Amino acid sequence: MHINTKNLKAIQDLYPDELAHCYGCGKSNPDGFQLKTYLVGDETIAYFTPQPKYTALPGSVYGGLIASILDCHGTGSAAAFVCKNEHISLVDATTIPVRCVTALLKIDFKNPTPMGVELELKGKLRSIEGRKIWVDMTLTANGIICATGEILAIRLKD
Ligand SMILES: CCCCCCCCCC(=O)SCCNC(=O)CCNC(=O)[C@H](O)C(C)(C)COP(=O)(O)OP(=O)(O)OC[C@H]1O[C@@H](n2cnc3c(N)ncnc32)[C@H](O)[C@@H]1OP(=O)(O)O
Repeated sequence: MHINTKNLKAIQDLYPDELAHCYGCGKSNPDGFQLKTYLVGDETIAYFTPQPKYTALPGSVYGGLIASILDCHGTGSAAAFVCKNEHISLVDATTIPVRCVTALLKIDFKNPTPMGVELELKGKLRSIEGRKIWVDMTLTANGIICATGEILAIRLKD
């Protein structure tokens, strides 16, 4: 079920302007993917429909693209979960006070990811250990899990 994100704030849209150029998720990068991650209850969600130029085998999506969007969904999710954990409200926020970068990213490609359909990315917090945030992710197409991911994001020091 596609969650209506119309009235939700994307985590990446809360990154300060000077940090909003990431190729995967920066709102200020017109050539990038501009992935948007939303915190919904205890999990995060993002939707993305790849363009045909990101084809691997005919009809399926290139694995690097899958890794790329899970990378950005993972760091966005990590920042969201830290805020939730520290009771930092994002409802009226204009910027997010937490910056997380990827230290480690693992992707398991379980099934070919079909081209031409909307992909659903989900994230769940596994643990927060000091500056280390572990997030488990799934990427689903047509109700089938095509990839799972795990990320270790590191919260940058102020
Ligand atoms: C507003 C923010 C906007 C963010 C933009 C979106 C990001 C999109 C996603 C990305 O593509 S980010 C780009 C790719 N990632 C990088 O370029 C990160 C490169 N690596 C680094 O800059 C540093 O290695 C890093 C900041 C991740 C960590 O350096 P630190 O000096 O801050 O921490 P340190 O090395 O002390 O590690 C902290 C803890 O993490 C652990 N750690 C670090 N890297 C690890 C690793 N690879 N595997 C396992 N553990 C790791 C490390 O052992 C340690 O554990 P303990 O606290 O238990 O001792």
